[in-house]
Amino acid sequence: MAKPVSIEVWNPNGKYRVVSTKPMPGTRWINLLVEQDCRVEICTQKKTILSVEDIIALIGDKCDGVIGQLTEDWGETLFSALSKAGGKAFSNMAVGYNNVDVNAANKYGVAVGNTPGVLTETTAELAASLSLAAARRIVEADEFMRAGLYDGWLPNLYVGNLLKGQTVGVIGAGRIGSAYARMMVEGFKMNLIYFDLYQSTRLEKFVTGMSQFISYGEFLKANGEQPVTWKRASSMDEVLQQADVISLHPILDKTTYHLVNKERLALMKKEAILINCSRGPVIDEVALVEHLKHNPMFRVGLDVFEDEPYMKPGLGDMKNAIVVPHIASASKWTREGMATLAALNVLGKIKGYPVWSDPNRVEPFLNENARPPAAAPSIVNAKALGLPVSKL
Ligand SMILES: NC(=O)c1ccc[n+]([C@@H]2O[C@H](COP(=O)([O-])OP(=O)(O)OC[C@H]3O[C@@H](n4cnc5c(N)ncnc54)[C@H](O)[C@@H]3O)[C@@H](O)[C@H]2O)c1
Ligand SMILES: O=C(O)[C@H](O)CO
Repeated sequence: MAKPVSIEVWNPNGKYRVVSTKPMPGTRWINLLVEQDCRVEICTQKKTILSVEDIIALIGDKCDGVIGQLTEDWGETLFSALSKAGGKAFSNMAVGYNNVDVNAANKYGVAVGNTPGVLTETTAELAASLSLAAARRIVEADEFMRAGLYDGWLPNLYVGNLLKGQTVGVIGAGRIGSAYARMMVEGFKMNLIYFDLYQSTRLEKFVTGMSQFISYGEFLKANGEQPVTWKRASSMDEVLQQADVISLHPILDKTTYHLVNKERLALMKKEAILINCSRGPVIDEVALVEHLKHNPMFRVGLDVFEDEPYMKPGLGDMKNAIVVPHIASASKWTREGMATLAALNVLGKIKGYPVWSDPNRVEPFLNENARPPAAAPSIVNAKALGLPVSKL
């Protein structure tokens, strides 16, 4: 017997039943589904992380598609239940989909959507914010002020690091890593070193210059300033050894689990800053707590944690750690856009639309003044399922 779940229903007579496991920001995503004959059911259960059993109850006997969240375990059990209910589409409201077993989805012929592009700059901005907050000890200073401890300016009060002229290291220079690198290079005139499995040509062109435009380095030189330098490292360890601020932006998979471990932390400069806005398990958090204890000048800014929502023991007590609750993509425009893209992924599969040819070109779907293209914006297993690709 399925557990009772509280839901909010839009367009009760709609032909296609689409379930969202959470209320999502904005209403455009609901309107777009309703206009296309969907009955939309939104789970309003007061429980942050839904279990597999909760979601099975939501899917019920007939369900055409589900919009889900990164906190949910989308594996064999859920894809089997969705397929049994006639469902052909699932979309994470996230770009990362390490919570989804794509092979299981393939087995049941379920399309898996994600939401790249719309969160690139917002996430990079939080990584930049954490970098500054750590470099200038903003959270510690704020706590000191609120505690009524400030009794006058002092030469040694909360002295931090100047970013200008230091080296920023990026591990995983994809969409977000590259956007972050540009912010730190352009905004703070930092030198760049990056490591990725692939060459990030777009990022390199920004620093070195393209044929018709001058590079940022040349621009600085022309203004009588020290030009920035850049380097693609041949190993991740090179980045860890050379950079003053290191930001992690890879996907989470078997190759990136505990990418930063005890040995690699030991390679880093004693006063380095480490930022993580990717996924918690990319860092061995127990090793990190030990490192923070023994290296008080080493600082971290973390948006994600190994066992979310929990922190490993001791992390919350460390003055040299800044911790925020997985809010890197949390700007209004981005979160509403993520909801829209996730809904359109599900709708696109239900309506038999082709898959959009470039999942990074999301603007046509986000333009509130126009109808979105008849395509599913980003389906990660499109190839495996043999789905047609849009000509646009
Ligand atoms: N904290 C948040 O709220 C938040 C928001 C958005 C994205 N994310 C995370 O950030 C990740 C990256 O997002 P994106 O849009 O930039 O993805 P992306 O695919 O554009 O970039 C990921 C990059 O990591 C590289 N990479 C993969 N394995 C690697 C390895 N072993 N070593 C070095 N580099 C490696 C890839 O080659 C790629 O360039 C997402 O998968 C998600 O987990 C978190
Ligand atoms: O992967 C993602 O999109 C984030 O973790 C949430 O925005």
